Amino acid sequence: MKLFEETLREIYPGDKDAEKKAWDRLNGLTKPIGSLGELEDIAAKFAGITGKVFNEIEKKNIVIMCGDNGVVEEGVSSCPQDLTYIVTNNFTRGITGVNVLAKFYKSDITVVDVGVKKKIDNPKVIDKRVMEGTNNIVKGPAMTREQCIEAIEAGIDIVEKLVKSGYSILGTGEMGIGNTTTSAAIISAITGLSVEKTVGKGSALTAEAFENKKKVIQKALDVNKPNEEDIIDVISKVGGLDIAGLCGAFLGAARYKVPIVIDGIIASAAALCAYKLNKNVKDYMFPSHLSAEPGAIYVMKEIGLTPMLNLRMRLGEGSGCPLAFSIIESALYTINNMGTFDDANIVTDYLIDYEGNKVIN
Ligand SMILES: O=C(O)c1ccc[n+]([C@@H]2O[C@H](COP(=O)([O-])O)[C@@H](O)[C@H]2O)c1
Ligand SMILES: Cc1cc2nc[nH]c2cc1C
Repeated sequence: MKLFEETLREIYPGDKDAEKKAWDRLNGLTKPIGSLGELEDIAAKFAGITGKVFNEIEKKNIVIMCGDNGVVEEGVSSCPQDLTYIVTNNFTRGITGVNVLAKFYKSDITVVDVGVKKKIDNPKVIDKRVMEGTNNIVKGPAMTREQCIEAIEAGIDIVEKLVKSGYSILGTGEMGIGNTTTSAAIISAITGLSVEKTVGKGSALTAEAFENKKKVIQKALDVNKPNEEDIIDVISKVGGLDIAGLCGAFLGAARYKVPIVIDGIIASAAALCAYKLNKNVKDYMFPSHLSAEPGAIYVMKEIGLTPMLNLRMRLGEGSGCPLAFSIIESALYTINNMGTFDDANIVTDYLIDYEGNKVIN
């Protein structure tokens, strides 16, 4: 509880002065104003996080929170529950989707057991087990408030250790059969949107099973009545340990001023929870791609973020993070290495931005 409360108190907005200096540099580079689009926004936002105009990424790490969800007994997933255990172990064998993308873009991964039902006996998986999978949310709360905070603190603790060992950007991923159900429940609970709008087919479902999934989520909301003003109430009643752990990772990244990338729908639901706990967290978040799950777009709107990519991806695991890292690194390399108008001997008294306003360099 102490770490959670202390972290919430120590999250500040990004450095607006450094961000402004980054925009001054971007506007002085040899190109039409704003012509590098989102790459410019990314470089400026990054400067706001570190407080420096010139940035390089030293080491990258994707934190993968793994946990089971009791609600799978309601038939909300086409996958068997023990896939959570199997895939969690497979992250340490280098054969999963996120492993291969992370290897290609030279990122490390951190695998965390925050509550996989069957105990994982693997030294490469960090043991932060809060419980043996959550309780079934149609029958009552997934976990207690204390268990929820324990999982959040696990996320904060892991981020603190990664920052201290020199990682300069983090990503978020997860593994947990049934977690597209808990994600939709959380998004509906917080935004007030109907389940019909936020629910998706997750790993894939038959038409019949999809109808059942909608009813299950609605029932979980009716039974638990989560209070949208109290995010710990929402996560502990209709969420999951993976979402709580990732929520902690977002809070930790903001506290330690490290950029953090949002992956798919589950990480998006966790990002929404962190944002509602402290709005400044937004200044440290970079959404990678727009998950194919329908709830994702509403989360992005609610936080006010624009994903870099739309590749119809819906794997989870943190698989979108390496792609985002490569775009962020491209943005930083550009602001660091392009020549200025002065370098290029170009007179700038005619420069206007896309809205038609004069820009003075
Ligand atoms: O992140 C996403 O956008 C995403 C969308 C669909 C499925 N997943 C992954 O698939 C699992 C959840 O699917 P389900 O159908 O069991 O809810 C879980 O392990 C996630 O990593 C992830
Ligand atoms: C193999 C497999 C890997 C996954 N990773 C995330 N969700 C998954 C679902 C399946 C089926």
